[in-house]
Amino acid sequence: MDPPSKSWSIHTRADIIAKYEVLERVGSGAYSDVYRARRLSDNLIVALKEVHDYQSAYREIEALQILQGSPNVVVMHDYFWREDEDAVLVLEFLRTDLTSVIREAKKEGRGLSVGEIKRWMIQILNGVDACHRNMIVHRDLKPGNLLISEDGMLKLADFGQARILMEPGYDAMDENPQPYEQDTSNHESSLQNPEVFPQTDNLNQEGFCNQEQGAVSREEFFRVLDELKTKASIDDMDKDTNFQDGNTSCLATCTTSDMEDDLLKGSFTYEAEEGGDEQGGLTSCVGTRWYRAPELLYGSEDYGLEIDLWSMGCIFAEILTLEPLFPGTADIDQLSRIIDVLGNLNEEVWPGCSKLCDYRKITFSKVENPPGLEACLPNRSPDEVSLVKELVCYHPARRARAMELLQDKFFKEDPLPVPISGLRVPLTRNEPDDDGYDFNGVDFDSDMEDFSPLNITRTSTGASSRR
Ligand SMILES: Nc1ncnc2c1ncn2[C@@H]1O[C@H](COP(=O)(O)OP(=O)(O)OP(=O)(O)O)[C@@H](O)[C@H]1O
Repeated sequence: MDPPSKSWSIHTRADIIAKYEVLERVGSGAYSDVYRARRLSDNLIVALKEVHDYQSAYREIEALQILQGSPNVVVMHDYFWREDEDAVLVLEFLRTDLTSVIREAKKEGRGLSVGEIKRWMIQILNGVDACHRNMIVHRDLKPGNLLISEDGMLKLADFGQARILMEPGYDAMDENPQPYEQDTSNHESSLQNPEVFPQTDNLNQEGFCNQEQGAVSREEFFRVLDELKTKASIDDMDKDTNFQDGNTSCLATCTTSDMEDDLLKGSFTYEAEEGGDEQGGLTSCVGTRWYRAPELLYGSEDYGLEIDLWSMGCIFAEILTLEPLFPGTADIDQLSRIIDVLGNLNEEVWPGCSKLCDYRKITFSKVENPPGLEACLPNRSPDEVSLVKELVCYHPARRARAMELLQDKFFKEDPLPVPISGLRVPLTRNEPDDDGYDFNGVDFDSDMEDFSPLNITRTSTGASSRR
């Protein structure tokens, strides 16, 4: 962590400094800098997340407003957002994350007990269930975005890529409402979907409103956001990035790095921006490669909540083995690893898959007798393997929903989940440099000049391609 510095951009924000003492910078992501800070009024330690990208800020605030009250989603105490400045979200401060839990267990060579594993899984399922009940697709689930408090509460965080999916006629509240869901009955109308919006009265939304007037209405919130959105320049949306590893979020703006890394280069769909309106098409360039569902890897722009279920399955496998399930080094390698284990993706296993944008552009050699997920989960019980299988399967509609898995007998049988207080929580968050993962296991010929359809064959040292 950096020592306190007065040169951080957050120090130029008089409105923030008047209310918070910035203590240290604790992280930075593709779009943000995050600081630990003390709220002057009551000494509460918070995280100030300064988001440098308009759309990411919009999405995160929108999703977190809806999800406030869910115990397994990070709390947003407040936010600041003026037209000419980056948004700053005031979040509960969470000391560590699931990546650190996994790495520490691995480093100490002790693994996680089944009771611990079940408790971590239940908390993840609860968080994802809260999102999906509200038709929010997170789109970047990975261990590093599952933050953990010092007392073991796991919270979904980083909603910068989240989208609210609107399905006409879907009533998210109809199905087993949970106690934490907000009462929306007092709201007569909403700009988008009356069922899914929470009360916002308990949030003090600074920046859009005159402070003396109190919180803005939800309608006003979205009106001003829409105005800001219209003003956002193309330049802002087209920032170049240079991420190379599969553990890093793919950005909505990831036009460069993934394509350079990739055998097929231009044959995948990488959009700099997706339709602003909520009914618009979705970009396939979301999430973090290792956790990215096959439909995204094949360029789908018409996916659903199920992409989160795939990611969750990968995370569950990682909790069980302490190793990433499919640590692809590029998108083709990612697909290739999946196919090696699950077998070829074809109409038999997922009717309709051949309509995926890039399906016909990439042909993998036939994988005879794929070993299945059992091979990736050695020494794990049949129940544990079948739990992962319920999520990591090709056909999105066959992936079990979070609310279904919460009822799975696995969580009710011995050994029972440990109480949250029984979880071992690392004292700190591992820095990215501590990463013990091997990114060099797959060697690619990246010398592809044109993008005609490819036939990929996996070999013991990587992959070979043939036109
Ligand atoms: N509420 C929080 N409490 C403590 N630390 C946090 C909190 N939120 C974020 N962080 C830290 O800041 C880092 C960046 O935050 P976050 O992942 O939300 O930003 P991002 O720009 O959306 O990142 P990414 O590149 O992963 O999409 C995180 O890895 C984490 O270390």
